[in-house]
Amino acid sequence: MSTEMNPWTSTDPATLVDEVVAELPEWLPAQRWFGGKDRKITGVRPLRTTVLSEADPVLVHLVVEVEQPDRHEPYQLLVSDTVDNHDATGDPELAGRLLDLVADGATVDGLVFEHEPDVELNKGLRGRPITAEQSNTSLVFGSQYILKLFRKLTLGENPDLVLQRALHRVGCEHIARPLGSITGRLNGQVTTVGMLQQFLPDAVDGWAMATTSVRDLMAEGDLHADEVGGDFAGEAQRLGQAVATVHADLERALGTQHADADDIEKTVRAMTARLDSVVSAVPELRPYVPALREAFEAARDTPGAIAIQHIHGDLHLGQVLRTVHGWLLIDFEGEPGAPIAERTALRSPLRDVAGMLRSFDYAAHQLLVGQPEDHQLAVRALEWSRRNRAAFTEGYAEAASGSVGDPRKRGYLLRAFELDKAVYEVAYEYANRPEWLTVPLSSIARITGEVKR
Ligand SMILES: Nc1ncnc2c1ncn2[C@@H]1O[C@H](COP(=O)(O)OP(=O)(O)O)[C@@H](O)[C@H]1O
Ligand SMILES: O=P(O)(O)O[C@H]1O[C@H](CO)[C@@H](O[C@H]2O[C@H](CO)[C@@H](O)[C@H](O)[C@H]2O)[C@H](O)[C@H]1O
Repeated sequence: MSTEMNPWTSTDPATLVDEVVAELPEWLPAQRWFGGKDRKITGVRPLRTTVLSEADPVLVHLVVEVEQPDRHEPYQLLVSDTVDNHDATGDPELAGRLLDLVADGATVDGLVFEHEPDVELNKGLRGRPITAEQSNTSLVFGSQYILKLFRKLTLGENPDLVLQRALHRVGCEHIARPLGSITGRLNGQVTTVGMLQQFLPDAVDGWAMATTSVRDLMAEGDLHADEVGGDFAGEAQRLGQAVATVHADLERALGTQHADADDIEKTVRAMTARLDSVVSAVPELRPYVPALREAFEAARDTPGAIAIQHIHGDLHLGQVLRTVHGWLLIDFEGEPGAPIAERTALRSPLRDVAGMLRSFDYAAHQLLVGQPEDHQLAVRALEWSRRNRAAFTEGYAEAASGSVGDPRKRGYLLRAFELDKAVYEVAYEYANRPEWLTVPLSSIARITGEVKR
């Protein structure tokens, strides 16, 4: 990037940080990964500054606290005097320095760059940011490594790293191998700021595959889902098997417990509380409130013991990658908006099953968003969704060797979790993609309609 365009007058790290911080209130809201776009920024202050290079060019790892009326949250940045937009993650050479530090196992002013035991990394690779719509920033090095820099920092070890390390230890075949990490102390706690993993260059994400299959079906007005070339049911079944295997691996690695009456009560209360909070912001949800409450209450009637363990927490088709060797799960961070205590709590694996079932419904219906009503296409969408949801659940039941068993035998609980996820999606779409709000709303109408019958 040309230095002529560079507005920074500084050539020393401290002045650069002052200049950058002064501009952040204006710059942050325009970033995809910034989670506080709905509120005004009242202040930004540096929390932790680590000078990775003093000069030629200056490179600084910066953690700032972003102050908003009801919250103070830490965000991570990488800044240099050679880039004009505050963000050195877009510069391949500078990004490459992070990889080299991880490869060297370096510690710079308390910022610890580590590779996993038995891992030797290649140095000197350039890093390019991936273009996906993301909550964080991921840099790809050659076709070998991917480094995720968590943007909004969660104090403590990030569940993404903790869970994938645990899975790797028990030989899980459905994750990308963890290769390294970057950690620093924040408010006295060792906090994960980056995670390096094996990059799968041949990977295609499940959302892209599923929506291509739906498009094929829509283009063939007279054929059924099982008659079109792009039928996804075989993949959906294998995906179900992969998810069940990951749950069994998480159970092996980190254990399981039985939920007691108190846990179930808390779960029901949390689902109801989320409903109350979302309905106050999105009045379109109001007609479904009685049926939703009833479905949440019915979760108490689930027969038999309910197993709880560590789970993925935000599983959907965009979080699974199909490689030549099978399906992988990525991004074990949980729902980006949820508090860390909720994201790290032991929960029923059926929540992940419910998340994926919701995703099949999304994939089926997203092509109809904003289109004139077409009965034929609506029937096709429902058919695709039912076929693939059934195949996924079948695959899950086949491979469920842990304490979860066959999700189809847990109808009340699964329905409650699916509706709870749909309520979350209503809030998510309202805040991020209002034109998609109809997708979860129409699912809620359909599922609660089925409950009444
Ligand atoms: N190991 C990997 N190999 C190939 N692509 C990956 C890998 N990990 C992530 N990706 C790509 O990066 C995208 C974002 O990754 P993700 O972990 O979901 O980030 P975020 O937490 O920012 O949502 C994924 O949708 C996928 O396309
Ligand atoms: O991938 P993230 O961890 O950022 O998850 C958030 O964004 C997702 C959208 O990208 C959102 O997922 C919803 O839309 C998906 C299609 O784009 C669909 O596959 C999911 O089923 C649906 O929930 C996710 O809820 C949100 O947490």
